[in-house]
Amino acid sequence: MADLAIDRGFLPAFAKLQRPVQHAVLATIDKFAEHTHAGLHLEKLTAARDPNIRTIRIDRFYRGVVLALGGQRYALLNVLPHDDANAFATSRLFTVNQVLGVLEVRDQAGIEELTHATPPPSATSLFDRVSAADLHSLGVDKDLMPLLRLISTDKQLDSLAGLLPPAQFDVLSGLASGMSKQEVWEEMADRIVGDVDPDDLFTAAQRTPERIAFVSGPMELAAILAHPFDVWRTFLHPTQRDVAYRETYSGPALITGSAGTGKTVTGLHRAVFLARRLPDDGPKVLLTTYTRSLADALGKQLRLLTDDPAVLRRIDVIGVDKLAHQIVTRDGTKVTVATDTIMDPLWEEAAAASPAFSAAFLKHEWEQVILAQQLTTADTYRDSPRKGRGAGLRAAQRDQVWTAIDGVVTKLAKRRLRTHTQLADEAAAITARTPSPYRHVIVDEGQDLHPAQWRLLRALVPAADNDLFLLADPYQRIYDSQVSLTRLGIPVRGRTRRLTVNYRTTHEILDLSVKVLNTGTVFGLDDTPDTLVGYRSVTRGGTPQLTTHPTRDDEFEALIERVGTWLDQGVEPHAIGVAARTGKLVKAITTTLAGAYIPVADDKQGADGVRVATMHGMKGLEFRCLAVVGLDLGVLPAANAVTPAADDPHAHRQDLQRERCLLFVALTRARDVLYLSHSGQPSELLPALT
Ligand SMILES: Nc1ncnc2c1ncn2[C@@H]1O[C@H](COP(=O)(O)OP(=O)(O)OP(=O)(O)O)[C@@H](O)[C@H]1O
Repeated sequence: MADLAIDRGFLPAFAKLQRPVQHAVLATIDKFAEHTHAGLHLEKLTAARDPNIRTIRIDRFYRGVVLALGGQRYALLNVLPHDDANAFATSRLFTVNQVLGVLEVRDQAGIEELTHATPPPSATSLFDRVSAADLHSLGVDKDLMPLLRLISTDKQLDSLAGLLPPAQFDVLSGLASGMSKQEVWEEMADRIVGDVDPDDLFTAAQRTPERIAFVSGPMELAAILAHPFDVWRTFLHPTQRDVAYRETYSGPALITGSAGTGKTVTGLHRAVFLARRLPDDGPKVLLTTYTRSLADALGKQLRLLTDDPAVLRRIDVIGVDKLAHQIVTRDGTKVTVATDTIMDPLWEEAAAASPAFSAAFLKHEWEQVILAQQLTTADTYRDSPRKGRGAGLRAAQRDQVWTAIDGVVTKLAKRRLRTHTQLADEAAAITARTPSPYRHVIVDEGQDLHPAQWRLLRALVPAADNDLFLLADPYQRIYDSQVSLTRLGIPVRGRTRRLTVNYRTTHEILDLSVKVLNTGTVFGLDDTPDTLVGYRSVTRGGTPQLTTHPTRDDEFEALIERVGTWLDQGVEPHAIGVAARTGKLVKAITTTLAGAYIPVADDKQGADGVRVATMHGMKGLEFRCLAVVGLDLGVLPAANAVTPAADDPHAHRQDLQRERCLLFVALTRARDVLYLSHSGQPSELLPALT
C-alpha cells in the first residue's frame, strides 16, 4: 500500500474543480492507497526538471501531479487540465533546504526565464551588503546567487515571490526589509537542523508540516479536502505549529504578532491540542475573547477545525463579559448591566457638576485607575499611581475627581446596576473561593482586556504548566487598558513568542496599514517594547484605492457603485465589509446601501449580507473586499476621543495613537481589496498612497 501525503497547493487546486472531477480525484486517491505504484500508471515526463515528479490520470481531461518521496510514498501536488498539468510538472523542482532541512519547491522554469530577462544591474543589488556565504548560511541556494545579484528593487524582489521556495523568499524579504543577518538567523534558529541529506525527500517532507501533510488514509484526506479553502486547519507556519503544539509551557505564555499573523488560528489549534489530552469528566479548556461576537466567530472556527464531539465537549468558548455575568448570576443573583447608554449620561452629569473634568476623563479615570487597582477609598486613590493617564493631579484635584466618580458609583449601586468591569471583579472574587471548572485558559485579543478581566482569568486556573495561553497585539489596542501582566500575577517572561507572517492581507494593503501606525515605541502586555521588524505578508495584490469626493452624498454614491461592482464580480455579500469611524456614519451607510437594494447584514434579524460596522466593531473580523469610508478631517481622529493638546499633551499623544491603532485595525481587516474614501478634507491620519 502506498503512503499518501498532500501538498498545501493541492487544496486550492481541488477547490477549483467541478464536482464530477472532484469525485474522480477522490476515486484516484482511493486506488492510490490500495495499489503499489506499479498498478497506478504514474508517468514520468522526459522534459521534467525534477526526476521525482510524475503525473497520473484523473479522467479524460485532468491529470494529477505527484511527487515520489522514495519507497512507496507519494505527495499529491496538483490537479489540472492535461496540458497545464504537464507544464506544471515540467517546471517545478523540489529540493531540500540546506539549513532547515525542509522540502522546498521552486518554479525552476520561471526562475530561468527571469534570470535571462532581467537586465544587468544599473544600481546596486538589494543583497550587496550580504555575502554569498552568508546568504547560503541562511539557506539560500547557491545557484540563485546570479539572479539575486540582478535584484535591485523591492518590486523585482516581489516578482520572485511565486517562484522561489517560501523559506528562501522569507529570508530575502527579511533582509530587504532591513533585518540584519543575525535577526533573520534568530527567527530561524529554532528550526535549524544539522546533517541535512539533500536526497532524502521523505525526511525533508516530514520536517515540512507547513507544506506537506501526511494522512493516515483516504478518510483523513477526504476530511481535509472537505474544507479546501481553510488551509489553516492543516498547514501551519513552523512558528505557529511550534507555538500551538508545544508539549509544555511552564506557566503563562504570551504569543504576540500583528494583524493577520494567525494568532487566532494558533489559539484554536492549541485549544484542540490541550483538549485532546484532558479526561472527559474533568476540568476543561476555556477559550475566551473580548466580545460576544468574536466568541461566536471563534466557536465557528473551532467547529471547522474539529468535529470530534469529545474534544468539543471539553472546550468552552465564551466572551469574557458573558463569562463574568454567568459566574456572578450562577447562584440566582439578578444582575442588570449598565451599558454605555446608561453610563454616558451619568458621566455627563458628573462632569457638569465638576467642570474642571470632562465626562471622558472621569470615565477613564474610574476604569483605568480606580477599578484597575481596586481602589475603594478616597485615601487610597490619593496615593495611587496613575500610569499612562497623562498630566498629574494635585491632592485637591484628586479629591474632586473622587467625589465626582463616587457620585456616579453611588447612583449605579442605588439602581442595582453594574458595569461589565465591575462584574468581572465580582466574578474574580467568587472564582477565587470556588473550585474552577477550567484547567487551561486561552485568551484571544488580549491587548484590550481590563485588569479586572485579567484577575478573573487568572483566578480561573491554578498556576501550573500550560495554565494560560495569551494572544495579543499591542498595535491593535483600541481601548484604554494599560496592563502589566506581571503585576496581575501572570508572569510570561521567557515564554513569549512573536508571529511575523501575515496570512490575511496583501503586501500592498499591509504596507499602507503599517504606515498609518507611524509609531514610536509600543509596549506589550509583558512591559517590553514591541516591534514590527520582519512583519510581512505572503500574498500580493492590487494597490489600495483612495477616492476623494466633494460631498458625503457623492461619497455614498461611489460606495454603492463600488460595493455593487464587487457583488457583480461574484464576491459574496458576507465577504464584503464597510467600516466607518462613527455609529452615525454606520447608520447612514446602512440606510444608503439598503436603499440601493444591497443586502446588509443584521445580526438581530439574523440577516446575512454586507457587514457595515464601526472600526471598533471590525476588530477580529476579515473580508475579501473592504471599504473604509468617511475618512475626513474632523471625523478621524474623532474629536470627542482626543484630549486637546493644550489640556494635556501626554494624553493627547496617547489618544491620537489609539486612533491610529483603530485605523490600523480597520485597514488590516481587508484580505484582497481595500477601498478608502473621504469627502472634503482628508483625515490627517491617512498616509499618502503612492
Ligand atoms: N498557516 C496558515 N495558513 C493559511 N492561512 C492562515 C494560516 N494562519 C492564518 N491564516 C489565515 O490568516 C488570516 C488571519 O489569521 P488570524 O485571524 O488567526 O490572525 P490574527 O493574528 O488573529 O489576526 P488579527 O489580530 O488581525 O485579528 C485568517 O484568514 C486565517 O485563516
